[in-house]
Amino acid sequence: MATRTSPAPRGQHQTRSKGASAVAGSPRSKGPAKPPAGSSAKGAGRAPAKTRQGPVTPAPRDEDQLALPLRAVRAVWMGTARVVGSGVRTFGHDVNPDRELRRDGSGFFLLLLALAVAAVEWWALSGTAADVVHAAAGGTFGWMALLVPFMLGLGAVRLFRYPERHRANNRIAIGQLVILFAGSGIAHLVGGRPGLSDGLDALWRAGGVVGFLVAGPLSSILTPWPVGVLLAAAIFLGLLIVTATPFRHIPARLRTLYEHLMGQDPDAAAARRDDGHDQSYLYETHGATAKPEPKRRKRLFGKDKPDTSANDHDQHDDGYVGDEAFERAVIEDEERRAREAESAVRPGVRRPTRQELAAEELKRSQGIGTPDRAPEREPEGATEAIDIVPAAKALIVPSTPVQPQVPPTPIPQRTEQLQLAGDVAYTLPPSDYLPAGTPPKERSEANDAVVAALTHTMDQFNVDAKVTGFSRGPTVTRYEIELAPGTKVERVTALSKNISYAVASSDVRILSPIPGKSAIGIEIPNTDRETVSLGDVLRSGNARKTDHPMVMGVGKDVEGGFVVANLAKMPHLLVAGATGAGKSSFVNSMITSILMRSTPDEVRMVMVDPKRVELTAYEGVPHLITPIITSPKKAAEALQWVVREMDTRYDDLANYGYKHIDDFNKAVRNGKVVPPEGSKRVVRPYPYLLVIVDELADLMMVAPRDVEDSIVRITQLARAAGIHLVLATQRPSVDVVTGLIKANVPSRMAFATSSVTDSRVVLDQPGAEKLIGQGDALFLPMGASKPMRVQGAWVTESEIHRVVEHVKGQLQAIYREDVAVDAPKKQIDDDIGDDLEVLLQATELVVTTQFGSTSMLQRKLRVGFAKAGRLMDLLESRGVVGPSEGSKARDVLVKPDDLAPVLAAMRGDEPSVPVQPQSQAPIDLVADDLASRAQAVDYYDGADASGSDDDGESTDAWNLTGR
Ligand SMILES: Nc1ncnc2c1ncn2[C@@H]1O[C@H](COP(=O)(O)OP(=O)(O)OP(=O)(O)O)[C@@H](O)[C@H]1O
Repeated sequence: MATRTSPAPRGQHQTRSKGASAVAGSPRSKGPAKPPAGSSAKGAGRAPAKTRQGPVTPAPRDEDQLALPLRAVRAVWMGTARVVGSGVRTFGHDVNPDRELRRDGSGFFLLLLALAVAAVEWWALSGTAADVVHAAAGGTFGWMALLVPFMLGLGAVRLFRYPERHRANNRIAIGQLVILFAGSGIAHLVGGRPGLSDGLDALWRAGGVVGFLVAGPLSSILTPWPVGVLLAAAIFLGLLIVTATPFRHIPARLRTLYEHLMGQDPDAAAARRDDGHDQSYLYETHGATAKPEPKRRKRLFGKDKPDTSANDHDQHDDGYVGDEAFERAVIEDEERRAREAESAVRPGVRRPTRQELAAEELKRSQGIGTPDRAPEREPEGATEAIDIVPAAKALIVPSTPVQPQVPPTPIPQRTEQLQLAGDVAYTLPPSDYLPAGTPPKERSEANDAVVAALTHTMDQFNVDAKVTGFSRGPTVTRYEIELAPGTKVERVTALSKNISYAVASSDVRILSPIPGKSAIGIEIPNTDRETVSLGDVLRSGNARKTDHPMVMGVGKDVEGGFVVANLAKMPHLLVAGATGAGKSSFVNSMITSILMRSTPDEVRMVMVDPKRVELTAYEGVPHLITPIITSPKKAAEALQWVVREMDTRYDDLANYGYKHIDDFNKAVRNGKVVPPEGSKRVVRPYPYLLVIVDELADLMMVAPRDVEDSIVRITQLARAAGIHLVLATQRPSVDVVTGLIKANVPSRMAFATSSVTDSRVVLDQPGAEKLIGQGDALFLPMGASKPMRVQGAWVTESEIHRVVEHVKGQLQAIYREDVAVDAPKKQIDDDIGDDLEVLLQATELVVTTQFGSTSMLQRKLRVGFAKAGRLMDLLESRGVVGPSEGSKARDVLVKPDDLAPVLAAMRGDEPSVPVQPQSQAPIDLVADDLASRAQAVDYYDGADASGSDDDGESTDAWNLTGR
């Protein structure tokens, strides 16, 4: 059978800085000795057997310095105590506490004391020594001294059997003292209330000195009866403390006791109770790891739902039912899931059934105490299962204290006097539309179990390293491992599979080192994940620091810190991850953040949603400049419109001499931007333009070249123009996220990917394939060298619905019609069909040679007679050659200098009929260009300007109408 080695010694020195002195002198039965004084602090804390830094001289132990007789006495005492202790441990259920934790010496002392008091008080032993004992016990407690041997005996048994259960032992001791004191008080009342002047004998026959002190003052204020009742109540309280029985569980306890006394099968009885009654009392005293079950409340249609506040905000009074965070396809019994989650971190340790717990509880109530379950036979192998060791629990502390949840103080309401809408007062949605989430946990039992598992795994493989702390985030906890001098980092990283095995999770991620720390980080998913509410993120200090309209709530990092990001600084973002990983939820959080923080004249949006369902909730918000685009073809055109819009903005920046749209807007507000003399244009600040594409792959399938061209152009230049792109895709392959797109989209948000290749495409490094989905992400903002792990903020559909209703209730969206239709279309004439390429070659051939012969086309282009004849007809219809003149070659009507526009016309780049003489094209183009740019600029002009503007039509299109 594999022996369980305790990680306690390691745990004891894991936080030397905090508790070294408390454990430094503790006797250790294993290992040779401590390293010599003067060895490094780190080395001093290692388990000596594992240290490979040359021989160490054993340091003298405290007991070694005692005189020989004392050492002999001590040895005899401890030897006897161990023998007695072993005997006591074999009674009932065999228990085997760790040797380092045993307190046999103290237990033996209590046992001898109990025997001495019993000998005097029960068996009336006489003699000088007996008189001393009687004076001490009887004098103190009166005839309640008869109980003292019981109590001391119980204390001794617990010290022998369960020395590590400090809390339970202390509780029982306190309960016993309450009983003893109150009992002495009653004995004092019953014994005639003697005073000190009545002598010790009288006190002995009543409640002793303690009884006198407890009941004396009370009975001088009250009559004896009420005092008696009070003291009886105190005794009852003491009993509850000893048996760890909360008031509400008294009936159940009494029933259990009754069933036991009646000889009923406790397991069957427990099973009966299991059918319908609250079982939480079973967990109450079952070690520190067990928790009472969450209370359940009955819901309509007989469904139970855990009463957690996390779910409360999913359903609002508005009756709009939203979806839930961490939804699972598998509907499981909540309780079973919780049990499994707990046992998941203790592989190999079977969780007790309810019946076993009930039986154990019963035995505990008998005063035997809780027997440790006999350890399951564990497989002899490299990685064993282990139990949580209290020492490890107590000493490893979270290295980053959890950020206190921001109290839901509302963000001061911002009211805007919209310039675009005349005198409409626009208010941002109140912050309580996004309710607070569940309070974050700093540590949980699951964390302690993982610490013990990590410690044990490193022990097993003789890796001289220790867990020095951990930071608990909402999804994962990062455990920090420090190495002893001379230990290679690779020794820990090579253990990744064993660590996965020990903590029963395949999603273990190792960071070596943790950025900014000389420590290795091991990120292990929490079995008890927490949802990060967008409301909490937007109310956090980081979000309040700035009122920039493009700031969005990203989520929480591994240390539990809120992460907010400014989309304008990114300046473009690629969001990628496998299906169901949380991209759409992230995009929803992003859009909701913008709606919560910015007015339509600060931020405008173009939303592309080829999946048709993800963004429909936002249809009609006044921040949109075009209806949500669902057709990939139109989306490609919209991107081209964005390019034109960008050019327009650049023209304004260039004309007025500003480098960034923010500077330009500031100047406009300060009245420093004056339109040229004679222009009726009213210059307005440009809003930021946020273009969100929810599935890039769909666009890339329809028009890869055009989409890539537009994206590259926008991403290269749009930063200064206040235009920002967010591209989401579930197919982060190189044909969707091309090298060119990647090079120009500097910020990345990678949700769980299905392969390491995908992770490399998104982040240029592995890591995303280890994420655990449902909002778990690696965020790599522009300029960062290492990605930051975050749990994305979560916003429910119901919350989105409220925010959108608020926004739409104030302003109507007025869409621009040219966004998705105005792009120049390449029109290839029907009669050319698939022959465009060969027709272009034929034109080039005929015009450059100035020889319009069908047989030449046959020869040079290697086509048949019929095809060459068709090509010649096409050339004639486009005015390149004249009509047929029998067997003679045709006249060529286009000079070689005019070839380019003719080819362009055939390609559909220019209007084909009539063919513009090359020299006139630029003039017309310039005129068109200016007209279209003026339109785009005036789009932002106010309603008041519409009547007087040259381009009244376009101004109206941009107008926002208040409701
Ligand atoms: N930040 C989050 N917090 C909690 N749960 C989340 C979070 N993000 C996603 N989830 C859970 O994961 C589910 C799937 O998320 P989501 O729809 O955003 O994935 P997706 O990557 O957009 O998938 P697809 O590409 O198929 O649309 C959600 O319904 C929700 O239950």
